[in-house]
Amino acid sequence: MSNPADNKSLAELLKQMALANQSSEPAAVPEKKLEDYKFWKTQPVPNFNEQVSKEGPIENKTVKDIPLEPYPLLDLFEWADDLDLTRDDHRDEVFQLLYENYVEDADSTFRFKYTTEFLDWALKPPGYKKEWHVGVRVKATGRLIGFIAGTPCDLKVREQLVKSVEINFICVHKKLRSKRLAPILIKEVTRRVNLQGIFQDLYTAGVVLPSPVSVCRYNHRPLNWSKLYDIGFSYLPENATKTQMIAKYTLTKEGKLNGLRRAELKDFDQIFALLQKFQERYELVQDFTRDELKHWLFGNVDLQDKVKVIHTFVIEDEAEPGKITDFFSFYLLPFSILDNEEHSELGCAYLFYYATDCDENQAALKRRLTDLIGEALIIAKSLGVDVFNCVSCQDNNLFLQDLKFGQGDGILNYYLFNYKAKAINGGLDSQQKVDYDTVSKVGVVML
Ligand SMILES: CCCCCCCCCCCCCC(=O)SCCNC(=O)CCNC(=O)[C@H](O)C(C)(C)COP(=O)(O)OP(=O)(O)OC[C@H]1O[C@@H](n2cnc3c(N)ncnc32)[C@H](O)[C@@H]1OP(=O)(O)O
Repeated sequence: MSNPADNKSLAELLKQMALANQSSEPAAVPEKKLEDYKFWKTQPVPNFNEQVSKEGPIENKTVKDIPLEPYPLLDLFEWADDLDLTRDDHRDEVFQLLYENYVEDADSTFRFKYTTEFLDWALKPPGYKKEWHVGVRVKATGRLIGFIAGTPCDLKVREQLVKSVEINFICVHKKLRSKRLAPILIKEVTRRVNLQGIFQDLYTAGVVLPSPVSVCRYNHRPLNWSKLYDIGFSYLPENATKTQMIAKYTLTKEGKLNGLRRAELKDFDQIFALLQKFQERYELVQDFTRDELKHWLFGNVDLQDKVKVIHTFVIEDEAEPGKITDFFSFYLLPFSILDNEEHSELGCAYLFYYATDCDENQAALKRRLTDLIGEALIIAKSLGVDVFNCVSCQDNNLFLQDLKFGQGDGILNYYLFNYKAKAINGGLDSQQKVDYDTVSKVGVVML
């Protein structure tokens, strides 16, 4: 989209709420210095603008160095050591905490509509550890007021394989903010991960911390402009009419690509091979095991399409039946809309992994990806999605403009814990705007 202003309010909303993970602050120009970060200056993270000559761990510890006892909490609180996300009641507690506190919407008008299916998919990939779902309860009432989650996530940083986890979903109850609970949650999850012999971590945040290895920007493609307008997400640019806006974002009912169908488990080997090959172009990728990728792309295959979280599609070569040439995937995480008589839910899709065997040249790749993700938009629309989001990672910059994605205000900073690496291109220019003439070197997609 050439003029992103027409869905600025949507971008702002997603920035504020959608991932509680975004911020409009420019990440490259930190307002604070490392010394100003009372907690982070004590952690093995690189300084801002540090020149990295040799990539690798910052400190070297072994399991023997790690305390066996949990970090002490104020007497009011206790670690939720029983937290077990296979239990419905415990999943409900995490759901409640996130539902009420993860989202930062001043008017409490919009809330993440986490489902059991979403939490299962996001928090319980193969090899997940119950003890990496770290909770804090109020001793007197048993109420869960803090949470942070680690999930297995080995990485490849340039040529180096890095045994690692991903940390996400840190949340402290609104009434208990600014009381330094977050650093304790972080230290405790670090301790528990370290005890398994893992000393590195990938995480993303909207806030600027010392020190991002990469920075990406959010992009939003309205699929149901009139609904976004009705609920105050999108506004009407001065020189346009509603009809023009609706027309601008109207998609064809059918895509262009032959051989498109939902991915099936029998396609998995080819999908795995395609992704591995395609991701060789990036400098930061997740080093998936087969089971992990199966989980992330298929989730629970028995679920009905309506409640599926992750949707994966393939292109089967018509000339060579059974041969998969491309795949793409996206996940759904809707919002509840409160206090609106007409609309109760906002459907949001997030682009996930994709790959193609098209490797002729950049122009052909651009055409192919535009067609592929164009199909994703049409399918998402048919599933009731109102807005389709992605960041400037992978090769997304190649199709954003042609597919009418608007550049959002939200920035996503990528961090590596206890690992120094040279900066990795997140697809932005020096002003942190999407650079449509280049592609990022970030291949990993974060929830
Ligand atoms: C090897 C294994 C390693 C594993 C761990 C690796 C690291 C993982 C790191 C976690 C990756 C998580 C990825 C995601 O989940 S990103 C999603 C973040 N979650 C939300 O935005 C939900 C709504 N917000 C909240 O629940 C609270 O505001 C949170 C919990 C975010 C902070 O609570 P609170 O507002 O009550 O503050 P405090 O007084 O307790 O603590 C203040 C300290 O916390 C630093 N802070 C603030 N926000 C973040 C943030 N998003 N990542 C890291 N640090 C953050 C802040 O700079 C300050 O430190 P310093 O400035 O003094 O130094």
